[in-house]
Amino acid sequence: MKIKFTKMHGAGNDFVVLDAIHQAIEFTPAQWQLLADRRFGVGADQMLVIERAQTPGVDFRYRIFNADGGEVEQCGNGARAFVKFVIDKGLTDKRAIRVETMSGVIEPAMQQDGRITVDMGAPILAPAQVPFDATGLQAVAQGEDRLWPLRVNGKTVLFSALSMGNPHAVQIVDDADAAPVEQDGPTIEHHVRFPKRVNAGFMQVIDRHHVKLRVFERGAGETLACGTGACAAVVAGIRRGLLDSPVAVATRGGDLSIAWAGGDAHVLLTGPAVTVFEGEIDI
Ligand SMILES: N[C@H](CCC[C@H](N)C(=O)O)C(=O)O
Repeated sequence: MKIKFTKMHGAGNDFVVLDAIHQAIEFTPAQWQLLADRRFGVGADQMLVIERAQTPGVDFRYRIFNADGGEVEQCGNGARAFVKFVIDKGLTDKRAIRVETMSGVIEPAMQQDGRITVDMGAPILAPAQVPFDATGLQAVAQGEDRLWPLRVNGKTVLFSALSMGNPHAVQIVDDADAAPVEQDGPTIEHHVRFPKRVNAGFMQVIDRHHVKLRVFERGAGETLACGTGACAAVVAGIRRGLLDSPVAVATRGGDLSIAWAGGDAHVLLTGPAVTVFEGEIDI
């Protein structure tokens, strides 16, 4: 079946974007994996599927599939690509767009300078809702946060565990560039205490308003940027008493900005979205 796609990225986190309003999109996990394959397919970290919303007062629905073919709840960089896509394709004349995802409705908005700010909702901090199994673990308090000691490849690492609709495990490292992302990322992703697996963040604090972040993503491996990962890392850093909002997050693929007022305030993610090329593929 021939389908049209748009290749996009948000700070280097790259996507195959599919308009499911004007074409039928229902693929098996194997077909999603093929689309994501950087040699046999188009190549992407995630695939984004754009549909009309089912819910009154909401403009669109967007579904997210990781490179491993699994459907997931949320994607921060993807939300920015979504906004640029629907505006550029003339699917809406709005600039602030309510869109439903598996984890609820978020509201991205195109700014005058072309950057896009996404209201990502409030962070989810209760371990059981991440989900994270804290049974029998003794948390280490740091500021408002509770750090969980987990064994990773022969060492004990202290993690913040939280959700932005999708699960994140955030650790502080002295040097993000030297962090054991490739060695420890897969072990953390599949850690038994994260029943839905987890995105593994490695955050270096530069100062109270700047961090460097690398993320080994669930279902995709290390990406050049992770929007929800940046949100989770900044929330963890603020709760630990290490950061003050807003925070500039330097990722390998570009810069993101995160603002969060604490408590049950919503997390605001701001960053770029770029269209790289349009294409068609027989799949
Ligand atoms: N790998 C993530 C989904 C994509 C998130 C990331 N690309 C972002 O920008 O938030 C997960 O399995 O939860």
